[in-house]
Amino acid sequence: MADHVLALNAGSSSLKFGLYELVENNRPSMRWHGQIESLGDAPRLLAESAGGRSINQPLTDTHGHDEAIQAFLDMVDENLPDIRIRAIGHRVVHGGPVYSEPVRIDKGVMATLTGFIPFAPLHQPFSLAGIRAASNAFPDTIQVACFDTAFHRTHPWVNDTFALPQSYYDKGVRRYGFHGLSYDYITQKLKEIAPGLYDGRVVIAHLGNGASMCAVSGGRAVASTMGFSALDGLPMGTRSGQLDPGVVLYMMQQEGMSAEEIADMLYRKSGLLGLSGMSSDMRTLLAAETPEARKAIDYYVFRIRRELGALSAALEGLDAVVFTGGIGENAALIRQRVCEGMRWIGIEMDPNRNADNGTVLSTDFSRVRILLIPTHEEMVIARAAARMVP
Ligand SMILES: Nc1ncnc2c1ncn2[C@@H]1O[C@H](COP(=O)(O)OP(=O)(O)O)[C@@H](O)[C@H]1O
Ligand SMILES: CC(=O)OP(=O)(O)O
Ligand SMILES: [Mg+2]
Repeated sequence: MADHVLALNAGSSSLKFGLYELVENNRPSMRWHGQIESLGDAPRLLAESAGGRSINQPLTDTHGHDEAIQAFLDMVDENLPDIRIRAIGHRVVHGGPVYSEPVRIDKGVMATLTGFIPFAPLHQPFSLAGIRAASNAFPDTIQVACFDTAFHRTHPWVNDTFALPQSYYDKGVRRYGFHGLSYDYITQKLKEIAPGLYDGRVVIAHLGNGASMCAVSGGRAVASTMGFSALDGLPMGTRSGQLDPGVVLYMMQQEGMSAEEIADMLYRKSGLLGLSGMSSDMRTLLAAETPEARKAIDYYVFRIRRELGALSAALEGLDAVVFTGGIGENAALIRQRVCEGMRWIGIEMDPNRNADNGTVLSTDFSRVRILLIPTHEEMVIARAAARMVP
């Protein structure tokens, strides 16, 4: 029986997973990777093995996250009888001010994580549902929580706080930052492929369905565009990104909107979807010819450039930009448009390298390196889970 670890990444509409064999020194080596997508609509399981096998099947009679996770875990249990799952790692969106490292889950940890639900009401419950389902299916297996917020705990105080009375900071109203597992993966990869840049000043743009950017200096996070919630910073598929808090007051006071209605507006009806009136999916917008789709893309690109400038200021300079996430990895036109506006800071893109989706996208003369590194959050989770295996 070969030892394995399982990594689960429960997102708002999908469940990503990776199955890793523990090879020498408990190093995780990927065997299967995939996702259950369109949860709540018409869920499908898509997976690929390291050996080139693939699965693409509907998960009928599966509704919502709980059932999908359970169906997936049952499938693992039934179809892979000759492997032993030694640990299961989970992406947990919110680790509050407490956790700066992965932690083995027990009742006390679950209670603490449940207490963070008010900080991330639309993400944290899914994370916890995944942990509960995995604990039911594999009651004797080590469960490990890996936090999106942990990587950001090195921010200096000025990037950890808001200018509110201190009592709010003490209550946990802070700039947490998210997508930390992705930033962790990219930073480690950078250390491997470009140690000089790892030591330098880098802005990583995680452009997925949720999107944020992070300033990293010498491998440590200094600032991020996401703050207290996963709403701040860049516009996203359906989230507004940075907003004047006066807008929320206006919605409440002048339009009589309830907290639920405002949350629905800011999390589910805004961003690319809100601006385009058409879609939250960048592929659809890039293919569309409508002025509204163009406006949504213009706004998206502009905000990325603006944040790139701001994060470079936080770093007191810039040595490299890394693109990652579904849009960052695949949308050459978005990368090109971001970089076009950033020549003043020393960014010079090679259009052919960019079109080819290679690793280095800058010209040989560009002062700032531009890199494309596909992210792999599940690998960071698997490494953390593997470290807990005795
Ligand atoms: N070839 C592509 N061109 C443009 N956008 C793409 C492409 N492939 C994926 N995307 C975009 O990536 C986004 C999803 O990114 P992903 O990182 O998978 O999201 P999640 O946050 O769910 O992990 C979607 O907006 C999708 O349109
Ligand atoms: C924190 C966050 O925005 O996560 P996601 O990108 O999975 O929505
Ligand atoms: Mg994501």
